[in-house]
Amino acid sequence: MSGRERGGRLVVVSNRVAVPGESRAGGLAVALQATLEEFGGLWFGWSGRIDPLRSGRLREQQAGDIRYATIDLSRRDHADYYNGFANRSLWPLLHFRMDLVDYSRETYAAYRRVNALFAEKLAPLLREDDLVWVHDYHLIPLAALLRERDVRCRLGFFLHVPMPSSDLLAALPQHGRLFEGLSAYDLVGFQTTRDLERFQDYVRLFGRGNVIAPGVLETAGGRRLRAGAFPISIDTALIARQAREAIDKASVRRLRDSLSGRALAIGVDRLDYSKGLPERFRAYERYLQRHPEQRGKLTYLQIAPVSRGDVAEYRALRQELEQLAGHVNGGHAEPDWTPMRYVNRNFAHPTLTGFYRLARVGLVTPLRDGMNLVAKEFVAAQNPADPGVLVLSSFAGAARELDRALLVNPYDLDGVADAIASAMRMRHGERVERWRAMMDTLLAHDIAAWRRDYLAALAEA
Ligand SMILES: O=P(O)(O)OC[C@H]1O[C@H](O[C@H]2O[C@H](CO)[C@@H](O)[C@H](O)[C@H]2O)[C@H](O)[C@@H](O)[C@@H]1O
Ligand SMILES: O=c1ccn([C@@H]2O[C@H](COP(=O)(O)OP(=O)(O)O)[C@@H](O)[C@H]2O)c(=O)[nH]1
Repeated sequence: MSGRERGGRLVVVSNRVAVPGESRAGGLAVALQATLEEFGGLWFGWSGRIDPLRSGRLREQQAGDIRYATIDLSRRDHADYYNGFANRSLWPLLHFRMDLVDYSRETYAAYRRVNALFAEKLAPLLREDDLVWVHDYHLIPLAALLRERDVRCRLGFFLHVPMPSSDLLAALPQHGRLFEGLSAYDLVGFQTTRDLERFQDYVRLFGRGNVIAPGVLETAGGRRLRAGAFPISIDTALIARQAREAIDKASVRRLRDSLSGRALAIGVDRLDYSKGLPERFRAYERYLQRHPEQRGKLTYLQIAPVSRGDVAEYRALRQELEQLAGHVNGGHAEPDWTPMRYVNRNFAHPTLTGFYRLARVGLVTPLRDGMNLVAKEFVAAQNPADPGVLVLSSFAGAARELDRALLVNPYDLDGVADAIASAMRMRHGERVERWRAMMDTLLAHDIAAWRRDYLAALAEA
């Protein structure tokens, strides 16, 4: 279904916008870029820029069929809305980390203020037959604020992060007003059926609403809305092709040569506590201790671009990881072998796909993750004749579809250590058989299927 066939224009709204020329890690931007490249349309959100004085300066540009309309944020709004309520209250809460939630009330006001500003700037750009697709926890109240401005077009929401259990959600002082805001959307989408079920529980137990049928909800105010699970995915065929071609890139060749014939384990994550990096580093050390027969046979490369670096918890994590990487190498390196390499740089997608393809083991062990596109990219990038093995946390949304990976509990260091060793030992036939099953799933459920399914459901909602 192309934009033209569907009739209305697609309008995507997200805090993070992949404005042309900006390269930042993050699955949401990667997936939405692919969606707009297919359909064309308008992408509205934060410009990524800080204005020293005030929020709201509108920037517009066109690239191909995509029109970008973005607004700058003031230093204060960036601090209180993005670093504050979104990333110090909602992010930890939605990743099951009540211990890290900032419960102070001030930042919630900024969160509402910036959502109101988004509504004010976006409303005049909308046409009645637009399909508006709002993304993620930064913008939960946006639909209600647009409706207050008489916006009548269809409004959909997609939550990229997990939906935790209702008891956890209820720990947030503003939970009632905040999650009630979802009822102004026509369709609310989640990554997995577990997330959907937990949301339905919340609506029943704390929202005074009803679940009429699975995926059909009635709010306390009597409004009906749809909810569903739409697992996000990747452009599987494109990544497979990029990976094949990347193997001739200089950076990929240099990595291969530097391994001196040793196997490679790779991890690629934003530097975020949800990704389970300290646990992973410790599990790798445990692997070195528990499997001395494999000593010196594997080199672990962890790519971890700095993310949300103004937030105290993220800065503390960075320090912790630097110490841990030093500890692992200090305790286990040989004059001619460093067990792990830890890199805080951001790499372009085509280069990453080449790195994935070189790896014998993909380490994706978040403590909680909405989906985790890296897990899917790792599988898509493998050489069909000699695929690597994915070690995947059961607590990533991706584990639902990639169930032929070696599934692990990221807190169970011995279990992760043994899974790495099994991946190293796994025979060719089993590697091919597991990879084929996962690759078939990813070919059938790629990014095009995700947006098609979601937009079809929104058009019908
Ligand atoms: O925009 P940032 O603050 O720099 O953070 C990057 C993105 O992180 C999160 O990504 C999520 O979306 C992915 C795609 O659906 C999913 O695979 C992953 O599990 C999620 O963590 C965040 O939800 C986005 O809003 C951010 O843009
Ligand atoms: O140096 C990097 C590190 C990551 N990524 C991309 O960032 C996305 C991360 O998405 P994921 O869903 O795994 O996690 P998120 O960061 O969104 O929580 C993936 O497409 C990665 O390929 C990238 O382009 N360069």
